[in-house]
Amino acid sequence: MAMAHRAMTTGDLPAYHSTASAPSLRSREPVEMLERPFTPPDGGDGGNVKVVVRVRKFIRRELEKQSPCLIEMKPHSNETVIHPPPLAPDEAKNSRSKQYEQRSFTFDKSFWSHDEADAHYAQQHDVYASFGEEFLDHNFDGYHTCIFAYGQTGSGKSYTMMGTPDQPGLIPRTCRGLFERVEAEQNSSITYNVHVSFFEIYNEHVKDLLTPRTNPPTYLKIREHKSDGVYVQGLTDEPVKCYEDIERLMKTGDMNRTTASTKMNDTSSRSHAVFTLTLKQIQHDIATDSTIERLARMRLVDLAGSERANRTEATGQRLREGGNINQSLTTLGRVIAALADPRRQRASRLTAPQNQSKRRAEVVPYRDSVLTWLLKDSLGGNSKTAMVACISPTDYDETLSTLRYADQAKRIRTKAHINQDAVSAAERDAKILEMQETIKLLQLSVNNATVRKRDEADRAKDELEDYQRQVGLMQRAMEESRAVSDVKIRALGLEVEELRPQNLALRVEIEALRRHLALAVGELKNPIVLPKELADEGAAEEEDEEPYEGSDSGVDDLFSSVTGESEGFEHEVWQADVDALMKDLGLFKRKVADDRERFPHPVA
Ligand SMILES: Nc1ncnc2c1ncn2[C@@H]1O[C@H](COP(=O)(O)OP(=O)(O)OP(=O)(O)O)[C@@H](O)[C@H]1O
Repeated sequence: MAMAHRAMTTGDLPAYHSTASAPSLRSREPVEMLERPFTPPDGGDGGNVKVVVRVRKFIRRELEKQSPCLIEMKPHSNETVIHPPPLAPDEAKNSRSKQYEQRSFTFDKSFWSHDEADAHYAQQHDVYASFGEEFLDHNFDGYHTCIFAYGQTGSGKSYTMMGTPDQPGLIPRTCRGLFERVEAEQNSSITYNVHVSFFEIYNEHVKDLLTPRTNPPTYLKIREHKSDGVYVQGLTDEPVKCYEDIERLMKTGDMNRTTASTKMNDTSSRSHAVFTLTLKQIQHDIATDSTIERLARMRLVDLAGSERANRTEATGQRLREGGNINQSLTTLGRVIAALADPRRQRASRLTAPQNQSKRRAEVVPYRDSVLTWLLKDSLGGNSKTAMVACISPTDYDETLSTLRYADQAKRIRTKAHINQDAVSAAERDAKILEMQETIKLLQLSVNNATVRKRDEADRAKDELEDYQRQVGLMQRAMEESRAVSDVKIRALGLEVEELRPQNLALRVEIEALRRHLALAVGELKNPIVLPKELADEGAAEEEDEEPYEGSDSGVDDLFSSVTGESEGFEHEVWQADVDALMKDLGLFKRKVADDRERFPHPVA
């Protein structure tokens, strides 16, 4: 699967790798951030696979046959009980006929979606509210997650995962929830990049569900990169900006999904569908011009029906498909069994080289099927994972088999990590430069390859694909860089908005000072001349008063200059005062003009 990856070794910059799956994506150190701070990464969250079970209502076939409901769920203890089916009269008489027994299992949650009239009936939103929301929280915290639906054909997997237009399932609800959160954070310093991919595994082949079908079909290769992990080469990874974008892609993917009719379910899906959302959060810190990046991948998987091929009465091509589908499911079963094995879990706790030989004996057969190889990380690695076991209310054997499968999956422990990196602006630029260099080299090599001999054609093709992938990665890195610049612009805009009221207050103050100054200058230029009698009165009063020792001769001079009484009218002093005031006024004017330029008034 194509995802944003990084491998950087630039001069004296610290060398580190960032991949969607490698624990090295964890931040080198926790960084204090603005606004809503990202919590510092932990040392890895070892948790068990969450397992929930959901029983659906009767479908037409079961109603027609008047099949009884064999399932009972105890809402308070989350217990699911399967009862033996009533025996037909001839079976009851035959002592050698198959014996059924009542079995009870406890899961993280048991969803009773059988009888709408029941008080404990679980609607689509109850399923999402119970753990879909929690998984979205994990994604925003930087964890990869995976939810997969397992069960026989017609048990309600697609209904639970995709749902219907009226009753949307986990996938549309998760997508909507994601964008609701992103939109609520629009003005923050965080940039969100969301990408969607949708592929199916059909007959052990991978097909892109977001590209038009071709004849013959185009199958994509699976490759493993030492730092990027397992990915589907050339898979469309479409950027999306809103829920409606995803809705469009879901429709395209659903239309392209391979469906074929079997006896058990007319619209039975014979393929495993993997819907992946990649959420990248980039938080920019203006003060240090650095970013913290978090990457979370959400895998939402609708598996093909788990029933045995003979039950479907499939023949020929269908049987072969069934075998291949079962190859993936059988391998999934073996992988789950290996991961859930307590001996393996003990071995993984031992230290090397003590555990090497034991480990070798406990190899998990991920590579034995396309499904398990691609879901390797989701099943036993860096992911928080949930399994929804969908069951029919009537089919004892298949339902018991699903419940056993689910019971085993409960014991799997994964090691989820927060996928977070701190990147400075210089590192970001260096990364883009390094990518440009790699692309140049690859371009050269691809050009040379075209003139090489035919036997090298395969290598040339690989190089070309590598080149295309690198170009894609660089385009994404540049998009992210642009997004960070947008955040910077947004933050500066916010700062300008914050300063605007201060600017306004300052201008009012300057205006008041300017008026005050104009009055003072006007007074000095046109002094008030008192009539002679009044001036004499004033002089007499002054004589009667006690002499004031500290009297300021400057003030006296100014008074006498204003009244025009003094004979020694000192023109120079007056002129100097006016000059100083005019200079101040000039300074104020310049400051006002400068502030206007820096904080332009908003255009109405
Ligand atoms: N919880 C539910 N409430 C109401 N109807 C349901 C529920 N679960 C399943 N159904 C109905 O049961 C039928 C079979 O369900 P669905 O197609 O989801 O099964 P499936 O397991 O995905 O089958 P397949 O393996 O063929 O993909 C559908 O008509 C669906 O609408």
